[in-house]
Amino acid sequence: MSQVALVTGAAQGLGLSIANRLFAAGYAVVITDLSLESAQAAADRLDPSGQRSLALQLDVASKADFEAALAAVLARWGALHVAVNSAAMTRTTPVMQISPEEFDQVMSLNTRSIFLGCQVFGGHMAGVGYGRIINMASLAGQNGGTATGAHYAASKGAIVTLTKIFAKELASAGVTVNAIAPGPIESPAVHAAVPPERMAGLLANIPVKRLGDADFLGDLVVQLARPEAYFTTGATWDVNGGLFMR
Ligand SMILES: NC(=O)c1ccc[n+]([C@@H]2O[C@H](COP(=O)([O-])OP(=O)(O)OC[C@H]3O[C@@H](n4cnc5c(N)ncnc54)[C@H](O)[C@@H]3O)[C@@H](O)[C@H]2O)c1
Ligand SMILES: CC(C)C1=CC=C(C(=O)O)[C@@H](O)[C@H]1O
Repeated sequence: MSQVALVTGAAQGLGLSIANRLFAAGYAVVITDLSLESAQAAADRLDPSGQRSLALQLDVASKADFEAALAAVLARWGALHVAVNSAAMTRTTPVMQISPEEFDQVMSLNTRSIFLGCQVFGGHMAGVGYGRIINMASLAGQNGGTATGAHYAASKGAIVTLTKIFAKELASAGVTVNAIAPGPIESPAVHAAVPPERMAGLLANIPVKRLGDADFLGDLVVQLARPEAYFTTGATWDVNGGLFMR
């Protein structure tokens, strides 16, 4: 039987690219997103037969949705080997103008969703003695960049810390937990944030002078998801064209 991988926020963008690469690598892929229709449309394009895919509604703000998604995956395939926590929201409000409500909204969606994904999926994986969790952080969380919002950056920095905490907690149970921290990747989100007339300026600031490649991120997820990747855990993998170096 194929191993089973679930991706949150997989109806579009990087989550979709990651789901595509996992599918190409032979996984049965669970495409989840806020709306079932968009998740189903993505799954239908990926796997018209539906034999190796499942679309589910999963609002990452809801612990009940995580639990229901896990139950649905176990009912269909009896296992969940890989979870990719990719869903997030971006806000670009300048830091001095962010309201308490907006701060809470971004933090709770972006950071609490990682906490919930690691707790619910990681708890199941620890119970069966195997699992791979990959959390989408960001360059913004590494360098404190504010182009995408201070609350966004802080929420992504917290993901790096949560990744270490869950990695320590779950390591002896055979579950690894890693994060990926991308800089600007060729994706709808970057083009939405950067109009064509500002793209040259963005590229000029990137040491390698190009956007990152979404399929490469997907292939990195595939590598981290392998059983052989048991020795990397608690790590944050920078993929940022040289915009931040440790
Ligand atoms: N695009 C980039 O260059 C870039 C760079 C660094 C980090 N990231 C991170 O990569 C991940 C994916 O980014 P993207 O650019 O593909 O974003 P995107 O906005 O294109 O896609 C996000 C997806 O998450 C879904 N989503 C939003 N709220 C949700 C919720 N409450 N529950 C479930 N799903 C929800 C959306 O419907 C959408 O399908 C995010 O964590 C983002 O922070 C992206
Ligand atoms: C718009 C561009 C500068 C950008 C888009 C998305 C990001 C993210 O973290 O989601 C940022 O890192 C940033 O590179």
